[in-house]
Amino acid sequence: MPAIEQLPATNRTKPLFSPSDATVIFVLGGPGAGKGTQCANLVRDFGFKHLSAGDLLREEQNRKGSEFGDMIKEYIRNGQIVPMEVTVQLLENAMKSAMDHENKHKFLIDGFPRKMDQALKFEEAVCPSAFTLFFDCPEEVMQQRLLERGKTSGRADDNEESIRKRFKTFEETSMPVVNYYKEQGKVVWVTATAGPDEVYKVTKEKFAERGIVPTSSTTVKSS
Ligand SMILES: Nc1ncnc2c1ncn2[C@@H]1O[C@H](COP(=O)(O)OP(=O)(O)O)[C@@H](O)[C@H]1O
Ligand SMILES: O=c1ccn([C@@H]2O[C@H](COP(=O)(O)OP(=O)(O)O)[C@@H](O)[C@H]2O)c(=O)[nH]1
Ligand SMILES: [Mg+2]
Repeated sequence: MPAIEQLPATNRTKPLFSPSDATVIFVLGGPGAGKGTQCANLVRDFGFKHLSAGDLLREEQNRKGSEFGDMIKEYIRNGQIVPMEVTVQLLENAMKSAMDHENKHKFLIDGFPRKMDQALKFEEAVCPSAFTLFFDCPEEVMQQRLLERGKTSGRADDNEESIRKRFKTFEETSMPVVNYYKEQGKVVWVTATAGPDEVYKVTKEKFAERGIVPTSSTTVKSS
């Protein structure tokens, strides 16, 4: 990728895609709330393309020759938000690729936007969002889940110290984004304390209220 100030999305002031080109649903929730888990369910049943901002950043961090690798690594370990230019560009690139090569136009953008500047920049330069799906979960529950995940995830931020920092960033920096969209009536709010199946059941009910129904149930099976 070019230098940060030369990234195409950084310098664009009209969205590349309109809501008729692409449906964008932001998926937010504290670390360990179950965003990734529920996105996998929604992908299976609704045909969404799942784009995890965290996964894209980790991929870029590990890409040979990336000029942003070291920076990303430090931000993630400290539970801080990587400068928005990088994340917005990675998301734009991934959306373009899914539209061009997989004919996918409905996106779950997981773990983004986590800061107001990202929310505003993405909607200004890439695509306006349809709504935000928010998973609400108490910290003690999220911490338990993350420590459990940390046993096998290999993630540099699934340890007690990083988790503490991520919770702080979530409260101070990411909750304002959720509240910003909530004030606009654009948040689907799901309590995520119960097990994955129950949380998914509620999510599907709330999607149905918005007229969003599974695609797999209408798929005609070939014999
Ligand atoms: N509703 C749930 N109840 C219990 N454990 C869950 C639930 N949802 C997810 N998990 C587990 O908690 C951990 C964090 O879930 P994940 O989907 O990765 O969350 P996030 O992407 O929000 O950080 C994973 O190990 C996952 O298997
Ligand atoms: O828009 C984003 C999304 C993620 N991150 C970084 O990536 C980390 C991991 O994000 P991910 O969504 O993978 O974590 P999760 O919430 O799923 O545990 C975060 O703590 C941030 O440091 C970021 O900087 N910007
Ligand atoms: Mg995740």
